[in-house]
Amino acid sequence: MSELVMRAEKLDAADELRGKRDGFVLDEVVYLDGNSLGALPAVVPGRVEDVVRRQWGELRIRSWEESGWWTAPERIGDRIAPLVGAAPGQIVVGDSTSVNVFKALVGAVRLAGDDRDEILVDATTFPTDGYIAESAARMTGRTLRPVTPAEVPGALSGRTAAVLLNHVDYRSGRLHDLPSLTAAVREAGALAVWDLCHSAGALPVGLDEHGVDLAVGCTYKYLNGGPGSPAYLYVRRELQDRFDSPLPGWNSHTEPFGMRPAYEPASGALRGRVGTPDILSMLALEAALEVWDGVPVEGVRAKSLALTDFFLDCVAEYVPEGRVECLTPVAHAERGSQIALRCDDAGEVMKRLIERGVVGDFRAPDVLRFGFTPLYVGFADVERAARVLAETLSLA
Ligand SMILES: Cc1ncc(COP(=O)(O)O)c(C=O)c1O
Ligand SMILES: Nc1c(O)cccc1C(=O)C[C@H](N)C(=O)O
Repeated sequence: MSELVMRAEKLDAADELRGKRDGFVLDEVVYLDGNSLGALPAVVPGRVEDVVRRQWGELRIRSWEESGWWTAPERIGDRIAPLVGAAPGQIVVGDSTSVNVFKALVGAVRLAGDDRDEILVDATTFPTDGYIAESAARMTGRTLRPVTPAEVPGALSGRTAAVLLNHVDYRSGRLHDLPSLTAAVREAGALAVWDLCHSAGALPVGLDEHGVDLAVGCTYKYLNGGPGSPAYLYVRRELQDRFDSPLPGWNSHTEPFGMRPAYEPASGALRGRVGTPDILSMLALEAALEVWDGVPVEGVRAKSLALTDFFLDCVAEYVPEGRVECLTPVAHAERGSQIALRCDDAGEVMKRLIERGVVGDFRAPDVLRFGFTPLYVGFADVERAARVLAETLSLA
């Protein structure tokens, strides 16, 4: 038995999260794509069946009250809150990440005031954030300035209204310094808006602790909510009374069933709601979040780093030098829960890896991405993935 196989056995035996894998529907495939679509938690199908057959099929309209449908966005927001370091009452679930980026960014610009005419956006961002920032800037009459996260402190000025940043870069897996960037943005009198898609559920975020103003994130990656599950919006408590949503739907009216022509916003986090919540997806997400019962995010982070460290060791041992280039920082403080490897024929390599039961993904033009979800990925999986990668590369 090779030294790495023995190490994997030892690490798996000592892994306190090991039993969590049984809470998911998985097969013999090594699933390293939970940073795109999390695996299915075993409780979800039964819950969805109940929501459809009993809550919808039998209770019908009564379920808005009796099954807690109406209050689901804020209730599930409070379930996500501890995972991102937020006290209750600051997160609502609903709509897509893209829509919430729009609400958060336009809301931030409005909070910043009329004398601030510039929006900074992460130049390396996942495209949707960039597109929406461009539209938000056009609609609010601000100038959009794309800068890398490292350039943000130097780019801030009295003109800056808001800064839209990613906690973890979707392509490289680089973890940005949320505490110090948020502090710099706030010091400049601007508002910090963070996209947590690639960090929530993988590492501690500390929204309240670090004074983040607004944040958004999806729930289908490390939170395992399912394809297209609703996203969330965090608005820091002290800003909520002044938060002026650009999408003021009837669900965030102070008296939704008053059916009044004039909009009067509700107080609190539910000011971020818009229209009728997507109940089926939302309640699937609520069930999926049960896998987090009793799981501290700090423990998840420790395992995530151990998994990615071990993967890097296995790649260094198995893959011929120079065949791949690691784009993910080695320093723990700069690493999310994925490893991105650059290689020339990445698209073809990923296709072959998937055929051989190791599922990661390919991001154009030349990146192999491997996401490590600590709740269901083990160290033996990691060793196998690196070994199959090396074999695939030597055949390519
Ligand atoms: C950083 C980031 N933001 C946003 C999105 C997507 O937004 P949406 O959920 O609206 O598709 C993704 C991935 O899909 C992402 O990686
Ligand atoms: N949201 C996705 C989808 O609807 C289809 C396929 C992939 C996705 C993703 O989540 C992509 C992902 N944000 C990424 O980091 O590339």
